[in-house]
Amino acid sequence: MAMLLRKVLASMSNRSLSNGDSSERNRLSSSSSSSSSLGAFDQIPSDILMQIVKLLGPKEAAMMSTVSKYWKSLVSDDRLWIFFLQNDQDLSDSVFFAEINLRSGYPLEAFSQLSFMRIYSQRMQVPGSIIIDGGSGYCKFGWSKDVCPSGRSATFLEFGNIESPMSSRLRQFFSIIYNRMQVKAAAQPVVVSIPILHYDDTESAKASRRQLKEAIYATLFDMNVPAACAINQATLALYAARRTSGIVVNIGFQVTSVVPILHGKVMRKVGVEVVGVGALKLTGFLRELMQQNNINFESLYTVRTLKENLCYVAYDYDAELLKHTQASFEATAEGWFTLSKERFQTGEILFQPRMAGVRAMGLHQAVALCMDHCHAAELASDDWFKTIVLTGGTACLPGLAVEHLPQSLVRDEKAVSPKIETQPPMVTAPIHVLA
Ligand SMILES: Nc1ncnc2c1ncn2[C@@H]1O[C@H](COP(=O)(O)OP(=O)(O)OP(=O)(O)O)[C@@H](O)[C@H]1O
Repeated sequence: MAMLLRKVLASMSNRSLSNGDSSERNRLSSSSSSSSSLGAFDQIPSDILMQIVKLLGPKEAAMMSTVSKYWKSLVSDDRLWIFFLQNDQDLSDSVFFAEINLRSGYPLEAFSQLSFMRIYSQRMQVPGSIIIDGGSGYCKFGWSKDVCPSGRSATFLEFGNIESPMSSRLRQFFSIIYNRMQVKAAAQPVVVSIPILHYDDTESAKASRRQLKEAIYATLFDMNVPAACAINQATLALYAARRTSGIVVNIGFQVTSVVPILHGKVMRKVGVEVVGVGALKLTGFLRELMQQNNINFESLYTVRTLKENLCYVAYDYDAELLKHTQASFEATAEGWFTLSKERFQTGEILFQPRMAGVRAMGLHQAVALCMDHCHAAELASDDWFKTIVLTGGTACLPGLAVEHLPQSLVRDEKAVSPKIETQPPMVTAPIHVLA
């Protein structure tokens, strides 16, 4: 094997040396194309040659493609570059998902003619993107290659003077993020997620969505970003879960939205269900419970911290009430807090909003209703709406995805249990969608 490798490398360098000599190059190219010859390597089966090229690596394989037509066709094999992508990059499955499912843009089509050799070279040129999740409560930003956001800021809806034009508020917002990330706008592609506002299918709602998107693009391109993609949070969360169809349950800051998406497009005609319970309601409800139990705290931030560290969703609420569920957490500068029933009562308002004085259906009912609407709409023959993606910071509550929703959603014995995925508060998969 070592000898073969040496021969390949020697062959490579000979060819490289002769690169400047056009007559030699022509001779090689015409002889190889006419005879399909690999010279000294003719006797080696192509699968063995492929193994050798795999050992040599992507750089050498790319160089080999310049040697002759035969070598070019050999090293252009998609399987070789899939191998390199899988071995060279951390999250290659995301890469494939982006290239295969998203590259052509909406409407999503089957994989087009782009070779994996080209995909590989493009990946090398653009190793990552900036992701800005413009949530309605918090904005999270970071790098597509990282598993969590690198920072937070106020959301762009709150930026700048409310009386100043949207474009200058957006510019201020993006400039602050680029500053904090210590990166030049012109250096990186950017993906911006837009809060799921204006759910309706009316002309004015469509116009508002379009205007916001256009303002984001205009601002970013004015700042010389090389490529930008502005996309709604729900669709981006679905893509991050490596799906293009399904129901996204976004437990947002103020409200929870249940969004049916087919082939990357929000099915507004089917209907987006909105439940008036969001993260802020949970924090407020925990604060009330703590006050009722004479547990003192300094700020809502402390309550939020306790929610994030002690709360969970009970599989069976009534059974949980009979259990010993006491647990403690030390909040910075405030000391130890002990909670018991509050730990699962807080999350329970997602399923029983009336506990918090909200007249709305439970999350499980909203999802079941959305599934019914999808079923009735008969948009596609498959079970596209049985994939549920949970997203938003609150979706991290332990017990929510694993135990509670699937049970609540099984509608009859024949119904296939939906597949539930969760997404962390910020989309973390490296989806490199270039405009
Ligand atoms: N591990 C956790 N457990 C419970 N709650 C959490 C956890 N992590 C974050 N949260 C909560 O998520 C909330 C913020 O959610 P998120 O960042 O998804 O909102 P947003 O993106 O601004 O909302 P929207 O989707 O409406 O735009 C906060 O109230 C925070 O306490």
